Amino acid sequence: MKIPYYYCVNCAQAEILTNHKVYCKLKSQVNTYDVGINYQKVTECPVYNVRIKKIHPDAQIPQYATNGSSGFDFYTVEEIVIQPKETKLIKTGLQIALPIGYELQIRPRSGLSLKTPLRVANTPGTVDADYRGEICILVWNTEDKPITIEKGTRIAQGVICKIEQVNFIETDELDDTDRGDGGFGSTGVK
Ligand SMILES: O=c1ccn([C@H]2C[C@H](O)[C@@H](COP(=O)(O)OP(=O)(O)OP(=O)(O)O)O2)c(=O)[nH]1
Repeated sequence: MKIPYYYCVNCAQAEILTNHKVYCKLKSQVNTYDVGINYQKVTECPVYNVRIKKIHPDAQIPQYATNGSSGFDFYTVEEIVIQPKETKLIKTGLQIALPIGYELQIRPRSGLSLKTPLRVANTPGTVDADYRGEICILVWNTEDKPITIEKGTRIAQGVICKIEQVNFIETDELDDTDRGDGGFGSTGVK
């Protein structure tokens, strides 16, 4: 059976009012909702508020471009020159306080990787929940000439992910598996 799902057109927040209206908790505004036969009804806000701080006047607070976006873009706050083959730490002008149990992954934007010789050097970069320094992007110029990156360039994207910490128990024996120590192409390369 298909159940109607009422969703905020901006951000999937859902507190249903009347007359096809929904209160968006994230943006504190009333929006109109669509009804789709494939959607499930939700009554709770599935999105957490996360504190983020600008430490540069031109820093930009990240935004999800669409309801279904996994990531949000980070912008450069100044013009940067990266020398040939150099890896440079690029500032975003932002600090974040993630809830424990989450991490921020820094990932490349596919367009930048396809159309420029710039690469995120440590993909995915890890921003720990307890990190309070500036979020920075490690960018590698793979080319033999310097590259100038304009201020306001969308240099990488961030994805917030749930993580687990585990309790490591030291042992002399591990359980057997079919794979055993096979890896690195042990099942073939095609
Ligand atoms: O792309 C990145 C990667 C890391 N960081 C910040 C946030 C992260 O929490 C901290 C430490 O990163 P990581 O654990 O990857 O670095 P490390 O080399 O292990 O350093 P540390 O000894 O400080 O943990 O640096 C960024 O801003 N951008």
